[in-house]
Amino acid sequence: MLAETIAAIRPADPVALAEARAHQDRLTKPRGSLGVLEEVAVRLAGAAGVSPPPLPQPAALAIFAADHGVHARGVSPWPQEVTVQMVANFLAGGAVANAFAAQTGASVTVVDVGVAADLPDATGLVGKKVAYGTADMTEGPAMSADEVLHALEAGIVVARDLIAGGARCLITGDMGIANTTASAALVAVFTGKDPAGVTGRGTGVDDETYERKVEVVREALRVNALPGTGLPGTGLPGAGLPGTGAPGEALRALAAVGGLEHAAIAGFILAGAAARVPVILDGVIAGAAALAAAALAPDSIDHCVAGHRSVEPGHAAALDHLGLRPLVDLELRLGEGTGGLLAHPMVCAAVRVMHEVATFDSAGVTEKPV
Ligand SMILES: O=C(O)c1ccc[n+]([C@@H]2O[C@H](COP(=O)([O-])O)[C@@H](O)[C@H]2O)c1
Ligand SMILES: Cc1cc2nc[nH]c2cc1C
Repeated sequence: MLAETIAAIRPADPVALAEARAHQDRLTKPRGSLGVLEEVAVRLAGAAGVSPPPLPQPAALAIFAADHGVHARGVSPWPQEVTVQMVANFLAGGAVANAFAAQTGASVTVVDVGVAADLPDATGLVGKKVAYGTADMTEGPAMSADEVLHALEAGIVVARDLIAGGARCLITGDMGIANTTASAALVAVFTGKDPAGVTGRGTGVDDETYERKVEVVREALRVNALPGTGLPGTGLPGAGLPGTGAPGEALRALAAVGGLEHAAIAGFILAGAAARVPVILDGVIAGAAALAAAALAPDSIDHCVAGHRSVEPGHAAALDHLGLRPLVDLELRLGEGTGGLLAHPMVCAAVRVMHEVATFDSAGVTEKPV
């Protein structure tokens, strides 16, 4: 399923990109006056392969929940049970993600891809549990080859189902206590940056815990023989995993220091891209997952929009590496998809301009003399 999804991904269509740019310049506004929003609309045209692109609505948020063995190393101030408790909160409609989703009219799908507890029978939960959390990445790979593939496929299936149900925009969401540590490790591996520059305070750790967190990330890279010199191109063998060269290395890195939700989000991104449905990325967890998706299928990023920039330093590093510009920068550090949800109305507005704004010709407005 992963290979088939990757094979279906096409890069941005150059004709649609050119048509969208030309169309922007005919609309009744000074050229370039919508700034980054013009780029967003053009990007979506390239991704869809048609100009103007379809309106990116209805939107569907998927929150992938999972736990992390590295939590045992004291990298988060919160107990692991908060993951399962927040899953219940999402299902009850009580989280910030639910409020923001209601604001932009997005559906909310909650997916258990690896929570370290059995969830009470709750209506609406999508059960795709691959494992009861990952193993501690400072003792060896966080996931087996099978686990990482199953988690990727879980994300693919969720995206396909949402699209089959009518979604025309996907928004990534995550929940997993300690997942900013795994995110930092992934960002370090894929960007080649030093762990100290890409590790943040997550839910809010004190100085002492922060120092430990950086050391834990270093240890995980060392134990898993991931030198952090950037991927693809580290020359690491993708032992036991399908694919040779860069994709095999990416899968090995994802299995070694990623989380089940990172893998699922990577699959979700790939499946959105394969179906030419735009994906709005949330914070550092999505950024880390997008680095893995990019290593597996570089063209998948043409179908992504960076919803926001989180406070986590690894997020900016990931976005820089991917060449993505975040739309919202409000010092958020919540996750759940909240930053992606806030950006959704902006992405819709950018595309709506292409459909509804009059041209200089049609409105009889005089163009600026050349
Ligand atoms: O999205 C972000 O950039 C982000 C930044 C900091 C924290 N989080 C959320 O907080 C949790 C992880 O934080 P921590 O400190 O336990 O690693 C997890 O549930 C994430 O959704 C998310
Ligand atoms: C309360 C709480 C809510 C969250 N939502 C996403 N990550 C979270 C972490 C905590 C601790």
